[in-house]
Amino acid sequence: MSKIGIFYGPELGSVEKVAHVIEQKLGADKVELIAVKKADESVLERFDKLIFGMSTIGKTNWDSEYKDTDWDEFATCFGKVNWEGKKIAMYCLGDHIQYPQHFVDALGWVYDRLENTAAEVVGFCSTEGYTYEESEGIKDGQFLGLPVDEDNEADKTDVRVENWINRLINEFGF
Ligand SMILES: Cc1cc2nc3c(=O)[nH]c(=O)nc-3n(C[C@H](O)[C@H](O)[C@H](O)COP(=O)(O)O)c2cc1C
Repeated sequence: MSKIGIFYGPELGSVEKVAHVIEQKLGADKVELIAVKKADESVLERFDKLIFGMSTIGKTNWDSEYKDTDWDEFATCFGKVNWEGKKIAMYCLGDHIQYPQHFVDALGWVYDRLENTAAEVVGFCSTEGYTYEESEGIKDGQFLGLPVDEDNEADKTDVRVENWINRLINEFGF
């Protein structure tokens, strides 16, 4: 069975932490963790099953100190990839207390860049159990991936990831 590529960024914070939680739940032998900062289209091409992990650093709140360019840069290679037959699931870190009007917006940002490719995005999530006001990460009433709030609801991360992975096992077909 081919491995699942977990592409995550930025490094060292909560996005990386959750990448390791997913790795542990899927089994270290079944996944390969890749920091998007060190990846390009040739690395993407190696996988048919991919998990993309990101955080939301809202554009209106950007500060040069915090500005996260990992995904901005990485997404520029999306146009060079043959997405045929590839399935992608996304998870996104956010903070629903500080940023209730932009909760996990990055899900929508990455989805927009995949929408016109042949990739199939899987792993959507019900909004049930989340508190927020608005999110660009929602389409047709569902989150486009798994929202995780390590800033305020770290105690829920494990169960959220576990439930999501159980659904992904069907959607990814392994
Ligand atoms: C400057 C800044 C802006 C942020 N903007 C948002 C936002 O618009 N929406 C949101 O859901 N979370 C926002 N967050 C919260 C982060 O997404 C959250 O803390 C996340 O866990 C960070 O992941 P990391 O530790 O891997 O960088 C922001 C955080 C910072 C520091």
